[in-house]
Amino acid sequence: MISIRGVSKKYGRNLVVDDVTFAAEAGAITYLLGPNGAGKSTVMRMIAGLSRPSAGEITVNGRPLGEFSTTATEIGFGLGAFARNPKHSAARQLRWQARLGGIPIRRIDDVLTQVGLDRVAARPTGKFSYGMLQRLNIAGALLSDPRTIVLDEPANGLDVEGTLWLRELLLDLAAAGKCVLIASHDLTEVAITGSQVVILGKGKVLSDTTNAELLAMGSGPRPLESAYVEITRSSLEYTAGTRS
Ligand SMILES: Nc1ncnc2c1ncn2[C@@H]1O[C@H](COP(=O)(O)OP(=O)(O)OP(=O)(O)O)[C@@H](O)[C@H]1O
Repeated sequence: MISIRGVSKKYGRNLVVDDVTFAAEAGAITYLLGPNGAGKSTVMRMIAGLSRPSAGEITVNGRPLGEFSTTATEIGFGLGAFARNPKHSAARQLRWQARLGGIPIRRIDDVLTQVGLDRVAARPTGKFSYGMLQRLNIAGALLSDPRTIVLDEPANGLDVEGTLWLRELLLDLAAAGKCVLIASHDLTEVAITGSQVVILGKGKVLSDTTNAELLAMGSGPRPLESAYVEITRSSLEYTAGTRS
């Protein structure tokens, strides 16, 4: 379980996360939604220990983040689909990650097979498509077989088969009792796999409901979208317009 209590983050004088409180429970898929710039990635980065909260506390399975010497075996992070070194193979990128996190090297073949990259394990990641890098990103998150999995927009770039695979994977992880937290813009995936939905806007929690409650708030042929649009309407930072 991830618990975030009263967490704020300031960059200079800019308060980008403002007194955020929510929990992601074990055995559930919690989605973190919100418009561009709402603070989702900043919250994810603080959970990963890549950035320190200016205020508040984050605990994972009851322990404050600061107590972990490494979170690698406790939480699996997939915070970005990128080639760490484009000359290195997928297997080498995961070996580096395993070594850094004290994770057994034998897990690498398992996760490469799990994400469907076993046949291209030796290929330089610089030659990977975006979807292949996304699969590698997810492989990294699964590497330690952690109780808690945190993913930033994991469905981006996946092909149709990959999207269906990811859905099954996430549902299986939750069914196995894992805590899954996902930042996303993809309401279709939220509708299919989400249990709890937290919506941020301008750094604040605008809504924290179950998927079913959010659906019930909406109307028309696309109730989830309509509920989301209503909740975030006054918190949009970037809206497309026309020049007069
Ligand atoms: N390192 C940084 N220094 C200064 N400001 C930052 C930094 N990182 C993020 N921000 C600002 O924090 C705010 C929240 O950004 P964040 O990336 O968390 O939003 P997001 O909800 O993930 O957006 P998106 O949906 O576009 O990915 C933005 O205004 C952004 O400009």
